[in-house]
Amino acid sequence: MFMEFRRSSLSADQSMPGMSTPRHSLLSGRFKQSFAYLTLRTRMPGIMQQIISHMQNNTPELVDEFGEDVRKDITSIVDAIERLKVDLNRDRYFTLFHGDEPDQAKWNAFLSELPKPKRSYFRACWLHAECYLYRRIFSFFEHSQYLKTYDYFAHLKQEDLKISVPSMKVLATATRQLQKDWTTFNKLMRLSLWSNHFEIQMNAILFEGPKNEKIDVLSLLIDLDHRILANESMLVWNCLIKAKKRAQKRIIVDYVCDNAGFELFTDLIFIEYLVDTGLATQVRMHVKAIPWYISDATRQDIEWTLDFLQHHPSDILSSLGHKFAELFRSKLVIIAPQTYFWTGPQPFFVMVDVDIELFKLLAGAELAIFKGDLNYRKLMGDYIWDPTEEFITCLRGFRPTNVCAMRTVKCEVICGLPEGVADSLVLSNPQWMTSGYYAVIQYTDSLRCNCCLLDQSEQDGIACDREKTVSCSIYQHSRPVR
Ligand SMILES: O=P(O)(O)OC[C@H]1O[C@](O)(CO)[C@@H](O)[C@@H]1O
Repeated sequence: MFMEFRRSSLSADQSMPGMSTPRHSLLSGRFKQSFAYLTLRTRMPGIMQQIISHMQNNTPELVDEFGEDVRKDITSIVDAIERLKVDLNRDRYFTLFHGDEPDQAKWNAFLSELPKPKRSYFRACWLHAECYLYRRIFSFFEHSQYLKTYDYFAHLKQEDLKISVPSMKVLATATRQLQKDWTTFNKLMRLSLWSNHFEIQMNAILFEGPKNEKIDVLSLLIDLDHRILANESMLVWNCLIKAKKRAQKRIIVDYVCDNAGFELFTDLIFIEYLVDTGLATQVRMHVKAIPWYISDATRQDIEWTLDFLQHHPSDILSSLGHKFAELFRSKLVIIAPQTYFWTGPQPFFVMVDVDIELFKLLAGAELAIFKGDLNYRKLMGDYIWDPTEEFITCLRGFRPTNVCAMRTVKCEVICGLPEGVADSLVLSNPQWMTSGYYAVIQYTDSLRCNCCLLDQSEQDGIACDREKTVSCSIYQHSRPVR
């Protein structure tokens, strides 16, 4: 049990070496030359201040909606966020959750097991500190009377979609009646990849150039290929095509979403293509259960996006909105069952222990696509691998199904690069890992159950069911048996 609001024994600035994160370490605010330090020192306090300002500026609207009493909620939320800023600034210890958060038991078990030297904001693994902050902020709302489900980031996500209308019209036009072939698949994958360039607002700019809607806007994305440092998109295509060739009845793709707004729109276009072409018989979209990392998509964001598109005055956007809505109605696309694992602090290689139901769900899919930088950090364990280390190794056995990661590079975690690439990028552009300028698309096959690892002749008579994949997966197993 932690002492609430106690300061860790040394102040943040005394305890941190002025260095970048050494190889083979967890990312952490301990390292002053890291993006983790910058985030905890300046970005997170800025985000918290933005929430405070948003609540204060929107008080009249909230009073209109909930009545005068909501002012008490706003005051106590603002006070709590102010206190959290101080705790962060002073590098205090994380504290247990005491409300009725649905994921409270799991969070508290996790926090209780952290060794004391890794339990304060700047000494902890960055992933733990950052997730804890986002989770703590939402708990202030959960404890309120009127704002229990209020999404204080919704206006940013909605604004991002609204300012992207010109780009969305161009893309909606360019993505009708597409061929089912590798070239088209690859273009749509790139579209979804580059929409992850930055969370809020900037990505749309890329597509606003062409005034003539007949221009093949998707081909413009090929110009960015030199920025994809590892590109295994062909393996992703092969994985789905092979399933199709086997005449598999169910080809499920789990799509672990990242941001709402324009990124979600491009994801929906890619997903529409997957189901329209039969490359997937169903896509399950995984979204966050609570407001997360500013722009991460929630169920409400998907619903709002469909509604926004369906009621848009532009014919092309409204008919696309109706098309998307039909995909959901017919269950070709669904929102996956809610889980708090995606808003937990854990890396994915512990999913099998922490959320076996989710692991089993993924094991029933043909492919899981993980979008964005945060998912990538969780796939990699927020760890500085050797940049040439194989993707499959860094997953540490997390291969419930065939796994694809697509992200623009926004933090110092990376793997799977050819020899020498990282070294020369450091020289040419020291900020290369945090700019979002570069990207990776990486893939590895699932870890099959033991019976699948046997020779063909030995497999006779053994029923290979997918459930078995779970019970026999060796999740710490870091090298594949192909
Ligand atoms: O939306 P994405 O791609 O997950 O990016 C969010 C990530 O980027 C950062 O802002 C920088 O790495 C982190 O805070 C976070 O992990």
